[in-house]
Amino acid sequence: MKLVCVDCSREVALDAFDYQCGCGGLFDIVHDMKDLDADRLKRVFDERLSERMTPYASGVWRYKELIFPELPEEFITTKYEGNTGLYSSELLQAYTGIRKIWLKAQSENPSGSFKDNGMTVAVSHGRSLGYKRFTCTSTGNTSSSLAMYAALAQGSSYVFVPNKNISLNKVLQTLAYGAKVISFSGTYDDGIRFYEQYSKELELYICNSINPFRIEGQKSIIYEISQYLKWSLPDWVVIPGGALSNVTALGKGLHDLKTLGLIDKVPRVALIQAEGASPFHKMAAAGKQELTPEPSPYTRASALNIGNPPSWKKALRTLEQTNGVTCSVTDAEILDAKAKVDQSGIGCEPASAATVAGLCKLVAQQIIDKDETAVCILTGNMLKDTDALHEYHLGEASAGNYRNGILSADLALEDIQRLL
Ligand SMILES: Cc1ncc(COP(=O)(O)O)c(C=O)c1O
Ligand SMILES: N[C@@H](CCOP(=O)(O)O)C(=O)O
Repeated sequence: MKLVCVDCSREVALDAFDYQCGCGGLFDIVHDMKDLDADRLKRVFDERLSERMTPYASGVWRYKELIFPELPEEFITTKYEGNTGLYSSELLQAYTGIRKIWLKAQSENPSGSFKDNGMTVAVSHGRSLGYKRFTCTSTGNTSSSLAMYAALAQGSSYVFVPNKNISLNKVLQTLAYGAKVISFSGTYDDGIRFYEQYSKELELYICNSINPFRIEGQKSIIYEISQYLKWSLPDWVVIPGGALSNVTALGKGLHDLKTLGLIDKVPRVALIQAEGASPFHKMAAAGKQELTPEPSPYTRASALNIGNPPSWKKALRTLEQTNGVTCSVTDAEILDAKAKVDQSGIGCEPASAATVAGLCKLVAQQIIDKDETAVCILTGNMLKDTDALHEYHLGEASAGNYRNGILSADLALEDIQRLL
């Protein structure tokens, strides 16, 4: 394994780890995979799928050879993350108009979001370097995940969260796991600037996605989907985009699977952003190669409130390698799609539903053919934002009742019959 700068291609050995190259570029982790045999790997991964209570029962560490082979086992900090459901849904097929849809519920992770796939690797790496203090800037999911793993590792966490437009549930979860929370006025993007300046001085290990170990862990999401589907992927993978870590990891994971011969065909990637926070989509739609940051991003899907995504160059590589597309959706489209995902029995937070909303749009525009197949990555749990549930089910549109029920029927039979 080595670090390679995305901007200037400088190579750095792993023991000289840093988050950024001297030129300002982010690092990629590059593995030497030439001695890995696809059939042997498939056997090992299948054996580990049924293990219990070893680090390899984790849906991330099951793929250790492709993620962080060098890490000594004693540093692995795991909550058996991954191992999340892959569901099909006739309701969502009808809603989106596509022949076959799967939903990968990263919402079922231990802290309730896909961040756990990456965080287990980042915190384990930080521990291996001797760190005890971990940090991040966050709209709430990265911080909850970090706080959980830092507690598990008996370390401490210091997190920077914007003082508005984030979900209180996530801040409370972060606090409950014992993090010290620093609330500031600004967005995720401002938090990054703070610790870029001070983390070394304060001996803080940074757990945001500028850290390439986070990306390595998040690759496991597409490995797991492939393994569940017997190493044959759908035509499309649909993913939401904020800081663009997940689409970056998806691209890297697909590249690994193809290089190793674990899959024959690479699916196309559809990256969906919320209209109010869509700098990457705007760049791609304009055919540009330079991102213009949005200084005041706003979307009700608060996890996507990011105006200057650090990983945009890596994300562009995913699009190029997969013949990918981008699209943006309105908050209203996101919230309608979220209601459908909830009613399907799977459930998700608003940011995740951008995928289903985006799929609807791309099918309607015939960019995705209705006879194709797709998997949508559902990134966060529906209980991550109970205000969104409250607004939808008890807000103005519900006319004083629960949207799908009655607030107070005093057990009158006729009232209840109306619902049947
Ligand atoms: C629930 C949820 N979905 C989607 C995203 C966006 O993912 P990324 O920032 O990797 O683009 C985030 C935050 O990052 C998130 O918390
Ligand atoms: N929605 C995210 C934003 C942080 O992105 P990261 O990938 O850099 O950690 C959050 O949960 O904070």
